[in-house]
Amino acid sequence: MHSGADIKEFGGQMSGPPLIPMIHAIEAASKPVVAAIEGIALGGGLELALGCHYRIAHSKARVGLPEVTLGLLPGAGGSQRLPRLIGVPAALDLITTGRHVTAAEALKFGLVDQITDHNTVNVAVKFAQRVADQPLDARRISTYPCLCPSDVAVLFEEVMQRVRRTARGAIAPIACVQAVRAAATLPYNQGMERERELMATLFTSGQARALQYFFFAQRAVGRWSMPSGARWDTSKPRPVHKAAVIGLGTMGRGITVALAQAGFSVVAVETQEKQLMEAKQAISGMLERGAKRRGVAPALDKINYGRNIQSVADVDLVIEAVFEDMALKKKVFQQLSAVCKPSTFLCSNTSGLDIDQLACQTRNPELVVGMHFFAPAHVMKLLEVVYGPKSSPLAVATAMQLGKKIGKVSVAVGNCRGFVGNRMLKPYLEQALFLLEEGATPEFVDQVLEEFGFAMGVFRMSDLSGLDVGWKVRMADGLAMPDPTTGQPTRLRQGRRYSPLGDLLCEQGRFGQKTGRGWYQYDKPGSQVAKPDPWLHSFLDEYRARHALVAHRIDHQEVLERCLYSMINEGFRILEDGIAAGPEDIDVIYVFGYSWPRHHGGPMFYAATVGLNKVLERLEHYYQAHPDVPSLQPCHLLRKLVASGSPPIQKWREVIKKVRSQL
Ligand SMILES: CCC[C@H](O)CC(=O)SCCNC(=O)CCNC(=O)[C@H](O)C(C)(C)COP(=O)([O-])OP(=O)([O-])OC[C@H]1O[C@@H](n2cnc3c(N)ncnc32)[C@H](O)[C@@H]1OP(=O)([O-])[O-]
Repeated sequence: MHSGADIKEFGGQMSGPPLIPMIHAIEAASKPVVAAIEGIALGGGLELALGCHYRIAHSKARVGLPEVTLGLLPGAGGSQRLPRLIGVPAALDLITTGRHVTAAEALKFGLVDQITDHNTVNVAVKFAQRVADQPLDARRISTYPCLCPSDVAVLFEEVMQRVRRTARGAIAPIACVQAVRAAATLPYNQGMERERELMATLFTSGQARALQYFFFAQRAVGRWSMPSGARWDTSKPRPVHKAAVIGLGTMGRGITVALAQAGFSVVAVETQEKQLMEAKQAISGMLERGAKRRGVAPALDKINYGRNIQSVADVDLVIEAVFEDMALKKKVFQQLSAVCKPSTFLCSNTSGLDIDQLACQTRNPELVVGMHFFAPAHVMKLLEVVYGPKSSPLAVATAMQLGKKIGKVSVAVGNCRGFVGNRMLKPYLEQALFLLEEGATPEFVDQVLEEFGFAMGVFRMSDLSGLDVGWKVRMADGLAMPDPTTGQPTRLRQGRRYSPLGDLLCEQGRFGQKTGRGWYQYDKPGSQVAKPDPWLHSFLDEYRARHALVAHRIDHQEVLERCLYSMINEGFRILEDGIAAGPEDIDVIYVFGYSWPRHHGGPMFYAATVGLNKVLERLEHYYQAHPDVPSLQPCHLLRKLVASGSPPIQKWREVIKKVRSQL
């Protein structure tokens, strides 16, 4: 088993003998060297194997060159040998995606010479004895010509365009293509020199730092803790065999699919007959498509459908996914508490409502937690596990383990409005609206955010998820109402600036993609191609005129700083409040749930990269300009961190602890 270089060493001094001369020495050896690949050979591990004359892999082994996911390229000859061994197109695929491949796939590519179900080392030794007398000249990969389709230039041009589109500003995938192009067009020694130059640039880049931080952050969130002191290593989960999902709208369907695909028996309940029939059909379709992709049988028989909540009596865990309405959810929790066995965990998929209020409806509030999935729930990797003041460590541990079993990256967070993800989204969305009021267009704001690396800008994202969702919440909160004295939309709520722009669009029936109109226009309802809408531009002009707002030129920097720094400021408040245990939790939530570009590490890591003093100074500047926007007021923890000399992100927890102990 070889998982490549020690990623922790990348920031400092690398230990051990240099890899490249060692690989060259192995390749140049006059005796045959056979690599026996048990378990995994990734990164430098596979590069070492590529220096050998033969490769034997166990059938359960996995191999790959995942350096790109760490902001690097295979810098020990991998970018030069792999294309020579398996051809340029296959090598480009493996090196630019970093994906791990099974032994069977590796054999198909010609990456390994043989696979075995037996002891790999024994098989490799026998293999070596068999080939001991054979000449080695034809086994040294660095001497191979690079197999390439005839029109290399066209191939690389196409690949480069595709990679640039999907990289969203990440530099490593581009450098990977350049390194493979060197293999295809230059002699081996010159190709190695190019690999070295490209690696040198990547190695010291901020993106590599961010991606390597994120590698460990993803793993750190599994080691959760609660302010009570409960922790992952002292809290045992209870096994879950049978689960139930209540409410088969979009979220409930996705959750049912995720559970069934992971092998859980699921009772899926929907009280409306028509909805139930539609959901059954949709769920079966999703399962069939997923199974076809993975080449397995669809898990249709794992699900029992029903209209009656009584049918969940014997399940171990329920996930409620009814409409986002507190009164309705409370009723469901009362029913569940009466129907289920006393040990059943009762979870809610609410995206921001108070978990404690739901827990209070039940006999065993300690068994209630939030399980906040992200749409589409069978695809999106993120799960926020939300503990309320009464949730037991047992319930948190069980929900976290269930999340892991269904392939989610689960993050334990505290209970507050919007939890972590949606709470931080609020100031971000708010700033985007204020920017429109002050003169920006949705196209410009989105362009800046997409250039930063988000998959979608804030307005395209709102159009996709539906403007009516937030509108209903604001109506329930008494926000989306005109001034009762004038009947006009007001721009202040309880002394704070408020933008009614989203409400005004909803009043016009502009709910986004589904209605064919939102912040953009679409050819027809449901279409995904967003086009600038002249109606919206004149609507914004009229709105500004009505409210005596003078449009000014808003530049790239202002969009980025106001949207991102207000979100980051909320992140610091979340840390101060103890809602997230550390910055890694926030960053993992943002990368997996909100398409934050991974090569910027997550919002909190990004703040550290920009410099906390700069973030503080810019927030102070914007708050001075907009004193009626409290989300721009720098929070105490940010000030404290700056006053403590802006320690590296790994040290923030100590400062957070101090700040919290003083509260
Ligand atoms: C000149 C150089 C050229 C070369 O091209 C550069 C490279 O090789 S670049 C390298 C290319 N290689 C890669 O990118 C491989 C990255 N690694 C992986 O993909 C997965 O960890 C692996 C598949 C190996 C195991 O998955 P799994 O079974 O689900 O287990 P898990 O993931 O939970 O890990 C268990 C523990 O091991 C830790 N750890 C693991 N690997 C490394 C490492 N390389 N380093 C340090 N630590 C590492 C991990 O943090 C965790 O620690 P903790 O304290 O328990 O949280």
